[in-house]
Amino acid sequence: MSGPRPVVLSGPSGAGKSTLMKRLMKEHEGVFGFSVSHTTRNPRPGEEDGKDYHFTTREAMLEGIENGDFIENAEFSGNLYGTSKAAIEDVQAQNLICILDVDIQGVRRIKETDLNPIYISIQPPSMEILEKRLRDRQTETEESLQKRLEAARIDMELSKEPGVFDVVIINDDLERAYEELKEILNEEIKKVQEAQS
Ligand SMILES: Nc1ncnc2c1ncn2[C@@H]1O[C@H](COP(=O)(O)OP(=O)(O)OP(=O)(O)O)[C@@H](O)[C@H]1O
Ligand SMILES: Nc1nc2c(ncn2[C@@H]2O[C@H](COP(=O)(O)O)[C@@H](O)[C@H]2O)c(=O)[nH]1
Repeated sequence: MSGPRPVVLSGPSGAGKSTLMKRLMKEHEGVFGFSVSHTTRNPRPGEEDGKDYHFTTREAMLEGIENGDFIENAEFSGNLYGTSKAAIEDVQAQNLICILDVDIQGVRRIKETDLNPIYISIQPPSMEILEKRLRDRQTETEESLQKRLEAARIDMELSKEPGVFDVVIINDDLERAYEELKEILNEEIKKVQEAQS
């Protein structure tokens, strides 16, 4: 695979990955491209098919996995999620920095590929704050919230293992976390901007 080095953003559901990523993409228009994942979960209000996710059925997704269309896939909180080869190729064909938002299982699978991304974990300051953010977001049922909190406990432990992530950002104060993220990606951003000028 060619083009600038991709970026994997991972971390517990509700830690703030999408918030940070959307801001980064808005501030650096024409630099980043989002790898649009497939999922079998239902769209949330405001989410667009083909932009936030490719919303699909379990049957169709299993068929795609069987065909070898995905570089990684995982079951998360009762739904399937996966990164298609096409999602990455679409971004890399435009010479943009490809951003992938995947869970810890996805991180493990991507490490077995030749993608060679920068691995960044976005972590909440505490479980209590994470739970509050997820509840306030009002996107989950009590059941899915509990599943996400359980997955978060595992994620928070695994992210401490040396060598899994290049950087771990604690998203306490949003401004500070965002500045830290920009700083890490500064070199890659500059490379893309210079290539475009
Ligand atoms: N630093 C912060 N301080 C307070 N609230 C925050 C902060 N960062 C994000 N939030 C809020 O927390 C909620 C969860 O953030 P977000 O949806 O970006 O998380 P996520 O990691 O992308 O979750 P998921 O993996 O489920 O998509 C959102 O309502 C967001 O506005
Ligand atoms: N392994 C993968 N994980 C993914 C992918 N796309 C998203 N995710 C992760 O799923 C959870 C839940 O996301 P949500 O949008 O339902 O809140 C979160 O941790 C994402 O990072 C993927 O393609 N592969």
